[in-house]
Amino acid sequence: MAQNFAFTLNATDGAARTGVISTPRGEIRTPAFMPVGTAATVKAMLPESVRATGADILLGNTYHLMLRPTAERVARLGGLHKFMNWERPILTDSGGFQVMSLASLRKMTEEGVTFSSHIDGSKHFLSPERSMEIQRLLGSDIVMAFDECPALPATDEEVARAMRLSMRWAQRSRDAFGDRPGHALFGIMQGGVTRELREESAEALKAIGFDGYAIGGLAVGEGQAAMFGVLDYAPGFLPADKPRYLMGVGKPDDIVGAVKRGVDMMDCVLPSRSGRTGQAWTRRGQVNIKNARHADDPRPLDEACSCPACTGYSRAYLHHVFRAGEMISGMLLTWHNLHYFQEIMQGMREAIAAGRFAEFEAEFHARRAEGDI
Ligand SMILES: CC1(C)O[C@@H]2[C@@H](CO[C@@]3(CNc4nc5cc6c(=O)[nH]c(N)nc6cc5[nH]4)OC(C)(C)O[C@@H]23)O1
Ligand SMILES: [Zn+2]
Repeated sequence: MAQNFAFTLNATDGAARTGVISTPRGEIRTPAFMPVGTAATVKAMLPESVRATGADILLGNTYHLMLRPTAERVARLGGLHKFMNWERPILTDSGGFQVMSLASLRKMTEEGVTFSSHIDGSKHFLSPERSMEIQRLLGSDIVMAFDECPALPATDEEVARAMRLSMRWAQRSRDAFGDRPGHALFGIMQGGVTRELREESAEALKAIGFDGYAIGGLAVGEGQAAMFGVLDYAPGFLPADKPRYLMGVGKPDDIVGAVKRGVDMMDCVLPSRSGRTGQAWTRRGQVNIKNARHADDPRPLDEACSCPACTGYSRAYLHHVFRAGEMISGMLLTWHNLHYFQEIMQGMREAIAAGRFAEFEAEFHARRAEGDI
């Protein structure tokens, strides 16, 4: 195991890259997809099952864990890895974004944000300093700077204001994080869909200096075309020798398009959240297993998939347990979706290493056109 945090680029193919992030808790193969474990669990999955899908790292949330069970309690119990029985790397988001999307009665100043918990209405405060303290108490390996992601729709002035505040908070995050060998602090680029603001944000972050750089402020309803428009230039504003993390993305075709444009890491609730609602993602497109047409179908969800749902059960069974509201329904489909997302990542890592990313991308889209799923 590495003593420190290091990123090694192994191959590139156009703007796409593949490499390895070494950490004291293990290696992260990039491009990497991080399953979301918001409240110290990837919903409906045991940690060993998450590992079996191919995940090297998972994501936790400062906002949720500070409210329940609190970071201090997790620290008293040995930290988040021990608490949730996941000894590999964990990245935690810094809380600002979740406050804006979940909390009520929010008041934001230069100092930070006061808000009322969406769970019990209790009062809380988050700032760069408090967010760094919470993420240290949790023991996460990759810590995210505390930022403000403006809610859409936002005027250029609002996007510029939020970006510049986030850059001042990035400096405070860096100062509060201190020097923690083996732990990484990632800065977060803001700037909406405005190239000049994105460039200003990247320059500010590089001047502060981070172990990795996230592209924030996307996957907030702007749509794929606008997101790809930003990704056509934003990764190139960031240091080539550090990991680039696109936050909150996304559907399989978003993920392939982001890696094509130079993104190394992503996270999204999609595979787990949609798995619990009966939405399966497969190499040939989406399957809503609750649809009546699956009621008598003896075939697996995806004949070519080696996951437990596809090797052990029929569509008819999956249809039945979803209709009956049985717990195994969400377990099986979450496992399948996470397995499929990791299969896409492994396919891209191999394709980039072999200089065949264009062929991978063409095959990925062609298969999905087949329909009849
Ligand atoms: C795609 C999908 C399925 O993911 C769902 C839902 C709506 O989008 C998501 C995912 N998008 C997303 N963008 C982000 C931007 C930032 C950011 O700028 N800063 C920080 N610190 N964290 C971020 C986390 C982010 N998550 O955001 C919430 C609201 C968490 O639910 C997620 O649609
Ligand atoms: Zn499967």
